Amino acid sequence: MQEKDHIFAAPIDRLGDFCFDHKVADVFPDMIKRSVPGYSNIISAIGMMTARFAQPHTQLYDLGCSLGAATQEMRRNLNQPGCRIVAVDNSAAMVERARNHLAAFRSDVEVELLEADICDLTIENASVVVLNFTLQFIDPALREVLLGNIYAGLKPGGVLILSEKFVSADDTVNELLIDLHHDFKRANGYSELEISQKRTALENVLRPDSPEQHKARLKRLGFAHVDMWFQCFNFGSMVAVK
Ligand SMILES: Nc1ncnc2c1ncn2[C@@H]1O[C@H](C[S@+](CC[C@H]([NH3+])C(=O)[O-])CC(=O)[O-])[C@@H](O)[C@H]1O
Ligand SMILES: O=C(O)C(=O)Cc1ccccc1
Repeated sequence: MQEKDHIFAAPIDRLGDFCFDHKVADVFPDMIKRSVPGYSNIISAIGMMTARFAQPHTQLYDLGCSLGAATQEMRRNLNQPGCRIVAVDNSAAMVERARNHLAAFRSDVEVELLEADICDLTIENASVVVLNFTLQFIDPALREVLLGNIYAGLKPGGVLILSEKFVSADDTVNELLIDLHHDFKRANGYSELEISQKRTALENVLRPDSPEQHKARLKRLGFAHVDMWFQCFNFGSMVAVK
């Protein structure tokens, strides 16, 4: 049964930083669907890009996999021999539930599910790497090194799909996009209190970059082709090909 997200519904006295504990893991499908505009379209497109970019006898990575939604879509669309998927998350609660979730589907594709920090991971022989709303939670000082490791582990022609919450470089547009995102949350049944408490809890934890910062960094690291392929309000997804 799918549980509904009420995590921030009642007033919280000492509101701490947002973390991916068992309470969040239990309601995660509902939380992400009601909080991230375009999430299900992005998951579908990850499957479509897997079909196009997977190379035979390579690895596909889902970094910050949560319950494995992107992993499942990659697995369903994989059409090359000798591939395996490496799905990684550093939340024990997420990995435990991802294991059950992925076991519910029948598939011939091998999935290695790891409880680990993606900053400590060696990426090798990769044709597809997915960072679906994960880089935004990584310490900004470590982002370039992580993306450099991904670039080094990708084969020529390999792809990175990078989905993120963005900050706009234009203050007025930035405010507009944040307001529109809050409208989206209201329309999905979140109260003012839920919206404001979660916003506070995320402040020190989710630090968004601008699309321009992302593009410049990916280009600097050597990616040959970089662009946004989807954006809705302050959420979107970029594609970077080696
Ligand atoms: N250093 C880290 N190492 C490993 N995992 C991490 C790290 N930091 C955060 N995470 C993990 O990154 C995930 C981010 S959620 C991804 C959704 C998923 N991709 C989806 O397609 O459904 C996005 C969101 O909640 O907005 C969480 O599961 C964290 O535990
Ligand atoms: O809810 C938000 O404001 C977000 O930015 C998206 C999100 C979704 C799930 C966990 C953390 C953040």
